Amino acid sequence: MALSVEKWVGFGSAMAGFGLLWSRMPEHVHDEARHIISSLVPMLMSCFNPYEQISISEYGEERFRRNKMFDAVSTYLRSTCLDVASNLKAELGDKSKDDPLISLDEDQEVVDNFDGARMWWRLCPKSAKKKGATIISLLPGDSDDEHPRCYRLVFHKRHRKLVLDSYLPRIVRQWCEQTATDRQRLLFTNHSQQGKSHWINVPYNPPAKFDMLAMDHRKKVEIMEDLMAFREAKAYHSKVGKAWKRGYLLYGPPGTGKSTMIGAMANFLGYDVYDLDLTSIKNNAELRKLFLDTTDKSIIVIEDIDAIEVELTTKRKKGKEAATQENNSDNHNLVTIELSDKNNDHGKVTLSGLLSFVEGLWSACGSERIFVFTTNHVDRLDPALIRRGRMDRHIEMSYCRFEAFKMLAKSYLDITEHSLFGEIGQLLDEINTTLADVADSLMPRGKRNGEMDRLLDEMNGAPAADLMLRVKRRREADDCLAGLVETLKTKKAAKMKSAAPPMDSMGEAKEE
Ligand SMILES: Nc1ncnc2c1ncn2[C@@H]1O[C@H](COP(=O)(O)OP(=O)(O)OP(=O)(O)O)[C@@H](O)[C@H]1O
Repeated sequence: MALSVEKWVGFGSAMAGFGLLWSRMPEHVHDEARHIISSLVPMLMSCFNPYEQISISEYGEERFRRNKMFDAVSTYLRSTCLDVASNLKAELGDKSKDDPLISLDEDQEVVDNFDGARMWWRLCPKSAKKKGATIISLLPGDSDDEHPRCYRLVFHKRHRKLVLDSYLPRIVRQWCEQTATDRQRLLFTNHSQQGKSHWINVPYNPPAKFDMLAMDHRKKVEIMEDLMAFREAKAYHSKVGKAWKRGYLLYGPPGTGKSTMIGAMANFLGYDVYDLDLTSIKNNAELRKLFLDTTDKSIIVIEDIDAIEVELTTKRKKGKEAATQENNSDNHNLVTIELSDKNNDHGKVTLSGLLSFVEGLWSACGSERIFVFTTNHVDRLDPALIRRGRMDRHIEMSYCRFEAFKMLAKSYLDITEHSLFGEIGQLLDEINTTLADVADSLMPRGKRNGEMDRLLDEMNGAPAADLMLRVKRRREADDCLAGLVETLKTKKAAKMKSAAPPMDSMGEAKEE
């Protein structure tokens, strides 16, 4: 079948040459006949050649620029057609620790079936463009005397619409999804240099995942569903005319997992994270520039939002005082302050400057962005900041209770039950302890395990080593949990002491 396709393509080309010949016939041939024949040739050609072909070159029109469609096809064929190919080649990927990258070798033809249509693919090697002096090239794709490699797709012409409307777009879509998953995520932070702010980035691989996040299970599932719905909601946002963005407010005491949650969100969505440090930004204009420099599919984090709140509150207070002196109405005063904030590009960053990106005119620049604001003091925030529409979800990160503790015990110590669990559960109900503190207590410190470690090394995988390892883990769990109980009891005693009424010199409780 492969040969016959090639023959058809060759035959079509011969017919095209023939047509060209006829069109250049000498003048003495009757004009009318020439006209009829030359119009017949293309018709005949298309009757005889029922196949069409598309070439996808490795480099685009612009020299040096790689054609991403070529990469998309390579990825697609690698995932669908390798099993049926006999000529393959292996390379080492960019990350040399990866397995070898297997792909089709040049001139290997493969057949793909799509929606009942057969597609013939072949990777055509570089081919000479013209003969003459050899041009030495140092850059890939930089050669005037060669056509770059290309994929050639041959299909029956009745499938043309299917190929253009469904088959090729699907290949591109799959490639985009794949590259989004494989891509190294980045953590950006703003940096000020010679009075100008810009983003700098580092590779970002947060260890946190939702399944290891210790929090109420129902709440966790709700957040994951919300994120998933957001990611899929492009069409919805354009239908209702809303900017494709979402605001989250994470609040709770220090060490309750707000940063951990942001890492889990980034992992879950595969987004980059922009950690915005407001203290190093001079004014709203600079803030605007930084926002415009963020990319789509990103999480923009503004930590400790209460700090900027304090600034605004002070401004408002001053404004109110001035207004009282001038006997102005409160409402009028507030409007004036809002406006002056909005227009204040020369002074400091203002809350209204910030909000214009979350909700105002500028929020429409860019899409698929999640804003995460965090605070340890939700009660200090201006209700205007956290009203719905600005912050779509408010998530409370609370102290560690028994359910969250069990999750931590599972991930840190790999245990689901222990004789101390009951006591720990009771103590956690009575005392507010952060997850960070509990997590810290559950880190094995290997107090009693020195000798066991040595023995395990010596056993070097012998059958009894397995048993020894389990004993070692059990001991670690015992130590950690006993340590946690001790810490919680100390905290409880301190709490009771501070709550008890002061004593007089006789040890009796003093009357207030
Ligand atoms: N929900 C959680 N699940 C698992 N581990 C947690 C959780 N919360 C906190 N931890 C542990 O506590 C450490 C500190 O938590 P994290 O930095 O996320 O708290 P935070 O609320 O952001 O604190 P801060 O307000 O001080 O920035 C984490 O590195 C992690 O080990």
